[in-house]
Amino acid sequence: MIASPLRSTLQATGRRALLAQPAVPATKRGLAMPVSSAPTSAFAKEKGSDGKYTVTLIPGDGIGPEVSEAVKEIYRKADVPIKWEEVSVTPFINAQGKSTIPEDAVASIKKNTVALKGPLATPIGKGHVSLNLTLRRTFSLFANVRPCRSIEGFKTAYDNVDTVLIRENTEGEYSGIEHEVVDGVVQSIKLITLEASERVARYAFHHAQQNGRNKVTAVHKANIMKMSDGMFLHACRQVAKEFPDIQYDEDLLDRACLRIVQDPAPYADRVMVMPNLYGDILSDMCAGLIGGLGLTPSGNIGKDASIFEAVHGSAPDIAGQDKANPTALLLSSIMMLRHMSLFDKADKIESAVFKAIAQGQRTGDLGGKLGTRAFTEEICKRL
Ligand SMILES: NC(=O)C1=CN([C@@H]2O[C@H](COP(=O)(O)OP(=O)(O)OC[C@H]3O[C@@H](n4cnc5c(N)ncnc54)[C@H](O)[C@@H]3O)[C@@H](O)[C@H]2O)C=CC1
Ligand SMILES: O=C(O)CCC(=O)C(=O)O
Ligand SMILES: [Mg+2]
Repeated sequence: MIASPLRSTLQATGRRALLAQPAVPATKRGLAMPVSSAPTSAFAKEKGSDGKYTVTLIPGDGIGPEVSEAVKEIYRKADVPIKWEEVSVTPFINAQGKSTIPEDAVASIKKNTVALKGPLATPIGKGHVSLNLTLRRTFSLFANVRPCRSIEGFKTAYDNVDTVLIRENTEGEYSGIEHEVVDGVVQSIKLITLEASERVARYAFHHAQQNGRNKVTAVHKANIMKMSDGMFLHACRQVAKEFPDIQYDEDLLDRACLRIVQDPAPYADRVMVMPNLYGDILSDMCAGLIGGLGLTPSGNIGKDASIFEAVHGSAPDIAGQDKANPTALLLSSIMMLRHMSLFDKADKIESAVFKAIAQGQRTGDLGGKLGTRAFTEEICKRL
């Protein structure tokens, strides 16, 4: 039962007519599965007079420029019809004294509606707010899709990981509302709205439907956060009624972590949907099961724009040393290609990168000897 102050709001909203969603054909391909799942707008841009689509590229910080360069080289070799529009999101202080992202970066993403982004570093404690979160909020990228699948030919403790996690991407613990109540007492507000919860839940059900997964599991801590996670669950339960062909269940976050590391196999049939922080943590955990952050892609999906990026950060410990694994950003770009319906190019590049890894061509994070550039060449040879 939802706590009483919220009950009337929920009852009122529960009666609201649910938006009809367009039907999108089912497709299931590779690790970096398609993400053009209703209720987002499909990619609708035309090619330019040069026969190419323009895509915004944010190279990012730390290893970002190295892995972005790898993607650009592979795209050149694979003759992908994309022209990159490179922008920087280095923050500046606006007239209101707030640090913000430059106008031309915002305008470029707005115009192109699709972007590939390298990692952006966020100072710890003090300093500017996360530019990653700023971009997600600026473009209302409400669903962060994070698939994670065992890589054929690369042995880890598990060979059957196939999880898809969808993280609410605009609010929750990452609302950024913090203040000092009195000296020595600070408060950080976890904001959950019914609207954002319904929106991400509906996206998760559509995603399951379109990708041959027959279940949606809501991951939560509503035993502790009875009102906030309670509302998230309420939204998921309401949306579940719109999808009678998809099973729905719920799991506590801590129990889900335990179960996934004990045996990931049962999670291959479903999509997990959850509030922001849980998705952040669980996606790094899942990456650990398949060989690390060098391998896991993601897509930040909105109605009017989508930004694709790796799950990993700027990796300052290896930045500028030709050690980064470009696979995660490359797979994110493959999610992007599928979002743009460039399926043949996506399949070709995906097959080349998996072939290279299976044939023992690996960067240091996977126990190999290759640097970023040499590994990129191995992928290019297999295109
Ligand atoms: N979406 C984004 O842009 C994200 C940004 N960050 C930011 O990145 C910065 C660094 O964060 P960390 O906690 O150190 O996490 P991280 O993901 O950058 O690195 C964690 C560990 O994984 C390794 N690693 C990550 N990506 C790799 C790759 N492609 N190839 C080989 N090894 C790789 C790193 O070397 C490091 O040992 C922070 O400022 C953080 O806020 C963190 C996560 C996501
Ligand atoms: O914005 C950041 O610096 C960290 C974000 C993050 O960890 C993520 O999106 O997975
Ligand atoms: Mg993270």
